Amino acid sequence: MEARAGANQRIARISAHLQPSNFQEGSDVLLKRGECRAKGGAPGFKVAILGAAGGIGQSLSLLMKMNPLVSVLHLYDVVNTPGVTADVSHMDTGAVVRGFLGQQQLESALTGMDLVIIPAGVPRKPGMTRDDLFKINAGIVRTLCEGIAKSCPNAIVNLISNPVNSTVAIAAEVFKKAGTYDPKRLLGVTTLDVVRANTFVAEILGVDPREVDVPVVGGHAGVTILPLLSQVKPPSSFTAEETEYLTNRIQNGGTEVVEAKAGAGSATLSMAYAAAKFAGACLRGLKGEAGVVECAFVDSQVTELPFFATKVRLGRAGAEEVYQLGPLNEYERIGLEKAKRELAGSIQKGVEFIRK
Ligand SMILES: NC(=O)c1ccc[n+]([C@@H]2O[C@H](COP(=O)([O-])OP(=O)(O)OC[C@H]3O[C@@H](n4cnc5c(N)ncnc54)[C@H](O)[C@@H]3O)[C@@H](O)[C@H]2O)c1
Ligand SMILES: O=C(O)C[C@H](O)C(=O)O
Repeated sequence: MEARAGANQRIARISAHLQPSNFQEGSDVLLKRGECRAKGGAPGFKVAILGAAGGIGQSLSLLMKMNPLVSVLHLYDVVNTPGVTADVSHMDTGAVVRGFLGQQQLESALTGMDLVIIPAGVPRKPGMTRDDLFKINAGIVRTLCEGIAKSCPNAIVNLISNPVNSTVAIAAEVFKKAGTYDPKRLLGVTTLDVVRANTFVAEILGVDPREVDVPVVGGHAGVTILPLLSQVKPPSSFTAEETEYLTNRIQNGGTEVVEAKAGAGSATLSMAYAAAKFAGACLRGLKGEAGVVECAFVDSQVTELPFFATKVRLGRAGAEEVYQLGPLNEYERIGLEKAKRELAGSIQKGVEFIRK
């Protein structure tokens, strides 16, 4: 009799939390629901996704909920998080899911996080460059990074919002201003360039893409995306025509998707896959796994520029080691000079946005 009363009480409490009318801007209904489930949650890292209701954010939320290293998953957006959170929270994996809606809940979304992934912001339409997104996305990234500096200054940050070549500099300036900047913990996500490069090179070589590793350095826009085909693993040689075709296709992979989607946005599914792969590598590094190496756009002394993408070794402190470029051929040396010229302006634009 008593046991039944206890069970009824538990059911009544959960049902009340699930009423959609209870999840309003400023409410913490799903936060309470998450806490309710946390009792049975798995040990692991706390991860927040900012922009979780978007094209990338939704698939990324699904993939992070599947990662066994995640114990708590916070989904934050300015719209639609109740639905996404309810949906993802039904997956029978270990991570406890909590939803946060609107800026009043940013602080709760971020407090205690080990890793924050940011796919918030507008995507391109055909005819636009990534830099055309600066006007809107720069302000979004600034606000979110101010929240991180305040609520989880020690978190690793994976920045996806475009233009990455500028938004990473914006984030760094915000953290410097707040006195929380640690260059090892801020990583611009360029994994999609590597994922594309592996796929396109594998097509040419006629092998499984999982067997291919192409370092992609520089940045994440047009000519700043520089695949080092001379360093492909397994060692492979390409004709001049193949090198030209592959470099162009990798540099324009984003535009290929934007045009195919014809106004409905940019890469979301392959990007969510790439972001989950990169975030998973960051978590393995945080856990202390040895030899975790990925390309990322980070604070760097590899060139004269303050930020540059190369391979980095991920560890407990974030990007613990930034690798040098290695030997380049003539084609890559020319590409590097072009990439650096464009990158310098994009980085400076981000710095000035905060310092102005
Ligand atoms: N780094 C990369 O390789 C890469 C790849 C693909 C896309 N992107 C970029 O990622 C971003 C998101 O792309 P998408 O296709 O998911 O766009 P989307 O429009 O589908 O989703 C963006 C989400 O961000 C949310 N958002 C807007 N302002 C916000 C704020 N202040 N706080 C929190 N959330 C906010 C929106 O509500 C929306 O849900 C774009 O800037 C895009 O260019 C980067
Ligand atoms: O191309 C875009 O605008 C999105 C993203 O940067 C990509 O490379 O797919």
